[in-house]
Amino acid sequence: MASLYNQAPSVSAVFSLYTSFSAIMMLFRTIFNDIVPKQIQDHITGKVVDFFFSSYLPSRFTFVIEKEWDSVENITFRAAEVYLPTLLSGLSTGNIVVGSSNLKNPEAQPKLGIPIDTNITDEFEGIHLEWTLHSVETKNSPYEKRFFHLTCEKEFRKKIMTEYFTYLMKSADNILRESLKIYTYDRRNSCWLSTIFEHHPTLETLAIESHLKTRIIDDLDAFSQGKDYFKSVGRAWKRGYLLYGPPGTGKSSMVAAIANYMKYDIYDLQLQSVRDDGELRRILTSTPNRSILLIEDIDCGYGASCKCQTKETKEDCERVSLSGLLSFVDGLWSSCGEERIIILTTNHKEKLDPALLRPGRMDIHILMGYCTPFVFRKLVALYLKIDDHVLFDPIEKLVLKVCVTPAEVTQQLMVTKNADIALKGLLELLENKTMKEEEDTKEIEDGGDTRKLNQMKKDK
Ligand SMILES: Nc1ncnc2c1ncn2[C@@H]1O[C@H](COP(=O)(O)OP(=O)(O)OP(=O)(O)O)[C@@H](O)[C@H]1O
Repeated sequence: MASLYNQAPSVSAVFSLYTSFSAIMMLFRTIFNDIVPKQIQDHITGKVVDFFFSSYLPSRFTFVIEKEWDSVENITFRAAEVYLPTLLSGLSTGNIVVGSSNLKNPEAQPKLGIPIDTNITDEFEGIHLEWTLHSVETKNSPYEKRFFHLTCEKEFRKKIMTEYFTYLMKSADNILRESLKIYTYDRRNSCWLSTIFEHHPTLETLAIESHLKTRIIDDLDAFSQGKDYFKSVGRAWKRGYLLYGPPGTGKSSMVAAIANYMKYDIYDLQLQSVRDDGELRRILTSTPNRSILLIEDIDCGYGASCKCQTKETKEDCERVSLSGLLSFVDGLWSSCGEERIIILTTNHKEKLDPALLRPGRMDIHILMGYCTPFVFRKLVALYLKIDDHVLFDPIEKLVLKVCVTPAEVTQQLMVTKNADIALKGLLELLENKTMKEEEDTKEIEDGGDTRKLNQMKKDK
């Protein structure tokens, strides 16, 4: 112990060593600063730092992807939500999030959900990547903030930025095209909620007159290939359809057929549940490109026109104004996003404000009307798989005479697969309707109500 103590350097020796070392360092620093050019200085400093610290400092880089970007939905976040479930089946955690919203098919395999705070690994051109979904509570609506962390080695940061994110967007787009979704707006959490879109009508199976079908297909084709055209004429790449006609004439089926044809998701907005114009603007700007915005029953969705609410909720439904809606259709609609379709439906076109109908506002107005002989034959071919029958003739004569909707006809045709029984039932339905209409007409004629009489003729 004593010998060890004797070998220790004296305090004065340590002090003199320290002084010499400081002097050399100062001299070296002065020479380095005065003689070596600034760029070379930075380069050398960087190399020295890398050499000494690379094994100690974290070499990981994290991209933070929040749910909103510029106050609208962040499509990178959305793409991650769509893409990541494809990586989940190999997840080696002890639990996994599963669920389904498909009430029509309860036996279907549930879908995989993205678990919170769980690492999901991906591989991109040999680069190891880690995704994690985080969730934090907030004090104000929407009360929860979600964001993804995407982590990689620092050196791959640029490649991920330029190539991986493009790959992510393309992959998500491909997945979305395979399964269409319908979204409804969740006001409480200020977000769109999706379910798988299980509507099968297509423009082929929809019973509509051939000229109408051709017109719609031509218009949709021109629209989807029209990016340059729309740009060249200085118009936004958008299309607006107004579908009008009595209940059961196929307006919703037409929306589904258009969505299936275009492979666009549907964003179904209940205008009555929107608080005010500001909220409307926020909701509408959060719909993505290549989508259909659907507003059904537009005649009772805005302003004072809404008479269908109770006293307590009346205030709510008067908050979205017609001008708010129009400014979206004309202004905001034109200035944000592209390749979008807006579809408005109504059972009462005559109740709509003329401002909504003026030329240029909705590009095409489509009447979904009562059944015609052509529509009847198409429905029979679809439901009963026949193209001729002895009852066709009397049925077609009555179809021309009375107002019967395609929904009423399909209901009758679905009663049985036996064509004789189904068509007999339909004939009876039409005969009853004829009798009823004749009685009504007589009653109105006797009462002298010419306005009502004209309306009945017009309906037909
Ligand atoms: N043109 C049609 N071709 C084939 N089926 C049709 C057609 N029109 C209606 N149907 C059938 O009638 C049902 C109701 O139609 P749909 O909901 O599309 O009518 P709608 O006009 O949207 O009615 P509403 O105004 O009450 O919402 C559909 O499920 C479909 O089976």
